[in-house]
Amino acid sequence: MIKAEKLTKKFGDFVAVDDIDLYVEKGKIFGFLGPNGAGKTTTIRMLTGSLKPTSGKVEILGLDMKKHEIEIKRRIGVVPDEPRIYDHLKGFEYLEFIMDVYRINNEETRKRIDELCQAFGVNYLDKQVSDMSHGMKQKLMLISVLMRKPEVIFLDEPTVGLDAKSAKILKELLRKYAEQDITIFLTTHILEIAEKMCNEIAIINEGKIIVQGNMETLRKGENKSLEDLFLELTAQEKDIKNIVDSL
Ligand SMILES: Nc1ncnc2c1ncn2[C@@H]1O[C@H](COP(=O)(O)OP(=O)(O)OP(=O)(O)O)[C@@H](O)[C@H]1O
Repeated sequence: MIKAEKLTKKFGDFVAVDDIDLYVEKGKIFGFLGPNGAGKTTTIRMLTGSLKPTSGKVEILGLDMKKHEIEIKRRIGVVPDEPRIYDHLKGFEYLEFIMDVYRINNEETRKRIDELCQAFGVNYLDKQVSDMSHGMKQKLMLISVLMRKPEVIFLDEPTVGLDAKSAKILKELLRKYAEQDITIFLTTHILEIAEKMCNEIAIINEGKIIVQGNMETLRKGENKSLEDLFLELTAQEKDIKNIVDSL
C-alpha cells in the first residue's frame, strides 16, 4: 500500500533521509516517530510526491510515484504540519475549490462536510482564512482531506493545535477509517498517541530508520513504555539526566 525502497534525500551534501525502506499494509495505522530534524517531514513529502527523492523508489497503492504521480495524488490525502490554505478565501470557498479540483462537488460530499463540521465544531466557514487561528485552519484542512475519503491518508503532527475534544474525535475517526481499510501514515511527537493508536511504528533518527515493528516487537519482551524505548533508541535518555542534573 505504502512502500519505500532505498529512499534517500540529500540537500546539498547533507543527507536528510538516508536509504530507508518502509512498508505499510492496507488498513494499518503507521506511526512515524523521531526527534526534531530526524527526517519525518522530508520522508512524508517524498511519499506524497511533493519532493523528489535524490534516489530510491516510492510506491503508493501499487503505483510507482515516478510514473503515476497524478493518479496517486488524486487518491491520497495529505494533512501537512502547517496548514497551507489561501488566505484570501473564506472557509466554504476553500472547500468548494477542493471539491472542484477533485470533481466531487456533489450532495454526498456536502453531506460529509456537514457531518465533519459538526464533529469538529467548525461553525466558521464564512470567516476568511487569514482571520482563523492555527487550530481553526488545521480543522479546515482536515475537513478538506477527510471529506474526500482518500484511500491513504498522510498526517504530519495532526493533533498539534487541536483542542482536546477535536484531537480525540480525530483519533477515533482515524481508527474507524482504518477499520474501513483506509491506510493511515502519521507522525507525532506524542508517544502516547502512537502507542495507543498505531499498529506499527518506525523510529527515524538522523535520517536512518533505527527500528520498525509493532509494540510487541519493539518491546522485545520487556515491559517498557514507548517513551522509554524511544529515548533509549534515540540515545537521549542519558542526555536528559545530564541536562536535568546540571540545572
Ligand atoms: N529544503 C531543505 N533544505 C535544506 N535542508 C532541509 C530542507 N528541508 C529539511 N531540511 C533538513 O533536513 C532535516 C530533516 O528535516 P525534517 O523537516 O524532515 O525533520 P522532521 O523529522 O520532520 O523534524 P520535526 O520533528 O522538527 O518537524 C533537518 O536537518 C532539516 O534542517
